[in-house]
Formats: sequence, structure tokens, C-alpha cells
Amino acid sequence: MTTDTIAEHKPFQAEVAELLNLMVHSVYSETDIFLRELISNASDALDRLRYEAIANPDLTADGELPKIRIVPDKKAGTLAVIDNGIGMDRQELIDNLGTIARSGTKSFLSRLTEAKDGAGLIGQFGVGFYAAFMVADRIVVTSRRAGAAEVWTWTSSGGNGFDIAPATDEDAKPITRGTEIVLHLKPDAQKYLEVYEIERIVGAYSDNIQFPIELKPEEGEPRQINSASALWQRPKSELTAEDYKQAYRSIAGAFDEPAMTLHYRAEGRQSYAVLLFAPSTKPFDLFEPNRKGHVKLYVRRVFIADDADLLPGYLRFIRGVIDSEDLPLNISREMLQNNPQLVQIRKAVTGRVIGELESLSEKEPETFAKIWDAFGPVIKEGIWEDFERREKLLALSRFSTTAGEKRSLKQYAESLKPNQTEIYYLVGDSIERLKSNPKLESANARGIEVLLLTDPVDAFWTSAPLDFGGKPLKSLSQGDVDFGLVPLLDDKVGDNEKPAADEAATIAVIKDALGERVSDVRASQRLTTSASCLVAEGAGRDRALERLLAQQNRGAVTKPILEINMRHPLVAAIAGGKDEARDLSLLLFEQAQILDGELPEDPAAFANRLNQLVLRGLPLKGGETG
Ligand SMILES: Nc1ncnc2c1ncn2[C@@H]1O[C@H](COP(=O)(O)OP(=O)(O)OP(=O)(O)O)[C@@H](O)[C@H]1O
Repeated sequence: MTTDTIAEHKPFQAEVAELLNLMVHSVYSETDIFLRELISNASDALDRLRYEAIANPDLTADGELPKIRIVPDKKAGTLAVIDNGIGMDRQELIDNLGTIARSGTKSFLSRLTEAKDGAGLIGQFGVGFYAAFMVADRIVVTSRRAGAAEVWTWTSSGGNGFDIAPATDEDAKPITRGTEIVLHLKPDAQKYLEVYEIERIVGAYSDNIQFPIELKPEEGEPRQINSASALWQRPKSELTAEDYKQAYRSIAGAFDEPAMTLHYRAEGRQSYAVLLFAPSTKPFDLFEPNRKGHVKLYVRRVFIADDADLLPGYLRFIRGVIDSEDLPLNISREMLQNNPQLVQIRKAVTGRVIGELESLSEKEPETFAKIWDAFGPVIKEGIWEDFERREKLLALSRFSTTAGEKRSLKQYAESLKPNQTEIYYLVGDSIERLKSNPKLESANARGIEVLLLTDPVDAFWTSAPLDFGGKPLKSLSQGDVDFGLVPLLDDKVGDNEKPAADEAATIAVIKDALGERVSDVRASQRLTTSASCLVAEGAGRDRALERLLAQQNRGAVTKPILEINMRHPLVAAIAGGKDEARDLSLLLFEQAQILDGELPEDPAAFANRLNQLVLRGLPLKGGETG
């Protein structure tokens, strides 16, 4: 160790600099969270030490008990948070406190810059250590990696980077292992030196930290200010809703209320305690490509991993802890992957979570609606992925339909029309656009309910063969539909009328005009008032899925089928052998594209054609329809 502190100066990664800029010019009222973040880091460091010491007991051979200590110093205007955890060496200080490795940081930062409710967003992202710059204008971190001789000091005043230097002997001596973080508080943050303020914040955010948190007042002995119990190990009967809320906030680092809490102990072939929560708001990274879960694995109260795949990807929004009594403590990360005990736990807990969601949906539909609004699109991934639980997940799903909002398939099944044997849906970009889609006309005329699906994931899960209660799910933009046996609500409307044109002749003319643009032209069962629509082959992909895949360059769009309404005057005009038959045929095709949210291949030619027809003041045969 040297007392010669030649500091090396390093810049922050661009994202950190941007984040710090936001922190320093903070507009957030919730500055309290800085302490929660530092305590949470200290607790992680103690967890990691305990974990590493399983393989390397020397690390904790000194017998020092794990703890976190908070030391306010009014004279110096500093607040210190000290832990005797794993610590950081020089490189770790540089890497961990100079960069943000998390994916999605850039998009988060731009949202943070725009958002009014910054604190809520910070909670979702967990800016962690950097939150301390909301209250401090200078931060000094002194750390000794457990087992190492060297102690390093990291110093920064925000903005233009940090200095890293060997700690002076005087600074190094008191740190046997772990990290000391000294915040030089800004003038307007001096309140954080008050004992009652510190106690209040720890009580609110960090009471469930498993390690003792001690407060060392300027006068008197240090005393513990949290309850330091593994709450999930305590019996349910001892715990209040408030306890659970606090536990959720401290385990998940969240600000919202849990919408669902699941706490139980499994006994039998395996024993483990489970404490899981469903948040009531959506985190920012829900749709990040790496779909990691947030359930922490403990073994006999020792933290093992927070990415152990304890639940399937479609339940990745669930937060909490699973604490096993049977797994070996020295289980390695590689072993976690295929451990048969964990596979069993995963299966059982997944079943419990889904069961709990089911019963919540029945007993507290409004609370369930919150979860569904935030995470429905994620849960629906499971319909596609989890074959075994497909029917259960379908039953859990809620839909916007032509009959109302938040409808379940059970409700749908209860309101089937006479002779209706299928469950119908339509996939598209927006509810408004779907509602005006001509493919709904014939279903509407019969009062048949149709699910209107607008989440991107809907195009995928619907491509699996699905049925609910023995009724197949069927797309209204794919294959044939036959509503023939379902009576019309008002049998004077629409499709009981006699076709105005000769079907075979009309279709031949249109086919000739459209050539390669379509794979077929057919008379439609779907339409009552509109002239035409486009559908996909029954056996192929739905048009919405094709469009989505084509946008991502993952597959070519196949040719659609043009369906025409034989009772429509435009169609009749084609059959009338008018000179305009070709233009009218193209128009039927292009209209249908536009109604599906697509652009005609040649918009200029389309506009031109339309203008020509309007100018000619084409006399239409039959009555005017919509
Ligand atoms: N007291 C500490 N002891 C040891 N390492 C620490 C300590 N504080 C921070 N670190 C290291 O610095 C890293 C960055 O901390 P930071 O709080 O910014 O993010 P995080 O803890 O990884 O994420 P989050 O705050 O979202 O949980 C941590 O992952 C950890 O490796």
C-alpha cells in the first residue's frame, strides 16, 4: 500500500454522463430513494460475499458479522454508507461506477428527459448508485475487495468523470473488507443528516433488507434500525398488507403497490418458501429482447442468483423470492440451468402463479384488470409458448370485442349465437380501424361477437391452432367463413338479397384485370355493405402476421384472395361489361388494401384512376350503398 495518491482521471461513459446531468439538475421530489439504492447495493454486496465464501471460506474467516452501517456527520456535512461485503477492486470500481451495462439505457434516458414523473421512471429503471448525485455534489467511494491487500478510492463530483487512486493508509485501515461510500451532501440535502430522517427512509424502503442496518448517531452507540428478517420465512398470519407492500418495494425496488401477492411454503418432496408479487404498473424494459425474470433464488436464506429462470418468460413481470431448503448451497450458475429440482420448483410455482391470477380475476376483477392492462401482452406470449397451459392462459386473457371491453372467452362462449360453432377474431393495428373493417359486416349483421386484437403479439399466438371449450378460434381475414346457419338480426338487411350480378362472369372479368396481384377472386360471405375485402388462404398465415413478419424482413407476403360482395352496385357495374371494368376491378382491390391499412402498390395510379372514374360520373346500376 502506498500513501502516494497519484489519481488517474477517467471520463464517464456517455450514458452515465447524461444520466448524471439529469440527476444533478434533478427535478425529482423523490430524492429519498438514493439511500434505498445505496443500501440495496450494500445488501447485494453482502449477499455476494456470502455466496463466494461458500467456495472460498477464507473470505469470511475473520468472523465479522455482515452488516450495513450508516454514519451521518453534521460537521463535515457527510453521510456514509458502509458495508463489509464483497467490495470492489480497481477495475471493478472503474467498470461498475463508470458505466451502465444495462440494455435499453438509451431509450430510458430519452424517456426520462421527457417525462414529468421522473421518480417513477427511475424506480422502474433503478439508476442505482448514480441516484446519490441527486443529494451529493461529491462522492468518495473507498473499497477493499474481500481477500485483497489493496484498497482503492474512487472520487467524483459528477459531470466530468472520476478519479481513481490507491487509498491512503489512513483511509484504508478501517476497511477490512467491503465498501465505504461517503456523500458530501448538497446544501439543500442536509436534512439527510438527521437521525429521524434516516430512520424514516430505512423504515419505508429498506426494512426488509436481510442484514442488520445500523445507524451510528454522532453521539452514542450504533443501533440497529431495521427488522432484518427474511420476511418470506415468516408465517402469513403474522404479516399485514403493509408488511407485504414494504417487502415488495424493497425486494423489487419499486414504488407502486403490488397488484397481487402470493406467499406460501411448499412442503413435501421439496421444501421452499415463495413470496411473489405482480406489480400494478409496467416497467420500462418489459419488451426488451432479453426477457429475463426478476425472481431471486435463495438457498436457506443465502442469495444465489437473480436470473435463475424460475418462471417462464411470459411471467417475467413477476417479482420476488423463492428460498429453497434442499438445493445445495454451492450450486453453480451452470448447474442452475438444468437442475431437476429447480425444474420441478419452476413447474409448481408457475402453476401456482397462474392459479392465483385465475382466482384474482374472479374475486377481484378490477385488480386483475390492472395486471392485465400492464402485462396482458406478455402473458399472451404464453398461449404460443406454453402448450400445456394454453387453455388456462386463454381463459385468463381479456379482450376488446365488438360486444365490449375486457371480455373473457368464457363470457364470449356464453353469448354464442344459435348455430355459431366458432370463436371469431380479427387482428389489426388499432381498435378504431378494426371496428370499421368490412370483414366484420356479416358477423355484425348476425350479432356475432368478434375479438378485436391489436397487440403485436396477437398476430403470433393466433397462428397456433387454438380452441376454447371445444370451439375453434378463427380469423375473419383468413380462409372461408360461413355464417349461413346463423340467423340475421334483421332479415331485411344485406345478404338475403339476391345477387345483382352473374357471379362466374363477374369473377372472370376481375381475375383477368387483377392478374398476378391476387391468388383468387371469390364471392364473399363476410360482406354486407362494402364492396370488397382481402383475405388469406385458410391454410397459410393470417394477413396481419404476414405484414408483421414482412416489416421485419422475416418472410415474403403471399398473394391474397380478393373477396367481392355480389350485391354491391360497383360489382354489378363490372358485370355490366362496362369499359371501366378493369379500372373498377383495380379499385376494388386497392380499396380493400387501404381498409386493411396497406398502401396500394402505386398510390399515384390509384388516385388517378379514382379521379377518372369520378369525373366520368359513372352511372351505377342498382341503389346506392355504403
Ligand atoms: N456497496 C457495494 N459493494 C460492492 N459493489 C457495489 C456496491 N455498490 C455498487 N456496486 C457495484 O456497482 C454496480 C453498479 O451499481 P448500481 O447501483 O449502479 O447498479 P445495480 O445495483 O447493478 O443495478 P440496480 O440498482 O438496478 O439494482 C453494482 O452492480 C455492483 O457491482
